[in-house]
Amino acid sequence: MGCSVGCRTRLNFGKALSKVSVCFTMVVIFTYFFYCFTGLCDSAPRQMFDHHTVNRDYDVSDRTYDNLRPPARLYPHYPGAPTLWNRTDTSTGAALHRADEQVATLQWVEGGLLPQEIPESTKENLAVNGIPMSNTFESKKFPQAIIIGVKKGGTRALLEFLRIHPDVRAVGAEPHFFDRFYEKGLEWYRNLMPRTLEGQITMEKTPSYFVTKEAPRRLCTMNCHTKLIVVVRDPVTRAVSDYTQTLSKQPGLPSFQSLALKNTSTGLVDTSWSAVRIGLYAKHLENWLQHFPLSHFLFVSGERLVSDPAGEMGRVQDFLGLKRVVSDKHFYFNQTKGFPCLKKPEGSSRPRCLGKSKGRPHPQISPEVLQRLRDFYRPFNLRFYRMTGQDFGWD
Ligand SMILES: Nc1ncnc2c1ncn2[C@@H]1O[C@H](COP(=O)(O)OS(=O)(=O)O)[C@@H](OP(=O)(O)O)[C@H]1O
Repeated sequence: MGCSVGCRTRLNFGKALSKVSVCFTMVVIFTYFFYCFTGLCDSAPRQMFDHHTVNRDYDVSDRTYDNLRPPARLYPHYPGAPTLWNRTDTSTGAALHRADEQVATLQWVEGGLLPQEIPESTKENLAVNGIPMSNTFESKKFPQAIIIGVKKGGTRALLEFLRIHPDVRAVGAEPHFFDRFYEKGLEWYRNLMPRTLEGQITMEKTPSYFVTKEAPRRLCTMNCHTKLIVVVRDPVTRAVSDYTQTLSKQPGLPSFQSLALKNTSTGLVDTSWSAVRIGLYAKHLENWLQHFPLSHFLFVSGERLVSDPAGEMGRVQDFLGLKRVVSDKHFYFNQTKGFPCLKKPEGSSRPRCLGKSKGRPHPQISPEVLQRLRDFYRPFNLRFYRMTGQDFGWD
């Protein structure tokens, strides 16, 4: 009653103020949710070792990497195969699985699409129930298992075979973090990783880690419990394979013989040549064993990965604590390629053999030079067999 003009003005002003503050609060809340739903919250700084954070970048194959081979997501359909999807959120898992397949279709061919070239429409399809993937239960974690070597051992084949497994997610390109880009920091490294659901294993492969002096100490600094996989191959064929790769990039390269031997008459092997040095597996392993116990390693035979991929994959899955999902039903021997390839999963027309740079024909090397190298490697091989408790049968 008797409220004066001044009093009414104050009342109106008070009401307007409360409306403004309600509006302001709404705007703040709306902005927050908008940011989160578009994944922008992820750019907020977070703890280095937080294994449960999310990031909006999809699978990374940065152009700065040496190996620009894009990741191939090869998920065949396993009728009724129990996977982690069942253990978490089935609908989310299935949708992510489908999204991965779409990206796979785009990324499979060597030198094909890079992540930044994925069409927007496909990126949108990565959303689950209308919510972008970054808002699901996925997060980027440090790898729990790494294929650390060896160069030309068959590391790409192993990684691609492992990626069939629904509980494995791997970065496609080689990150080279523990040898070349260590100064970029652990957070940079973690950001390269694909998102994983709880229980999925994050993996990467960089074969040069095995021969990098500082790699074991650095890797242990990240996580001393990391599982380490080394694909080893007869060091003589490995050296020829290494040479073949360099030759393909530098056609004027001197002959294998002139690089492998210091002097043709003495037949002394040139250990300063990296193609030779990488094959001294026992020496490199010694360095790793100063930081990791032998039980953390799995040595995969590069030869058996070709002759019996399913058998070797069984060992790998056991070592990683995975259900044996990848089996002989996933492989066939491609006569033209001369290597095992992956069977075409339903609904995909993509070939499943590795690219042209894998399984290249080797140049002819004189049998005397090969024998000289065989003799040279023998004691190192024997020492390696003793250290690992495995005879790889290279002699
Ligand atoms: N399934 C299948 N398909 C094609 N190639 C296969 C396969 N399994 C193993 N390999 C062998 O892998 C060798 C290349 O090894 P990497 O992948 O470790 O090479 S790299 O270090 O990443 O460059 C490659 O060496 P080269 O034969 O000398 O090209 C192959 O022998």
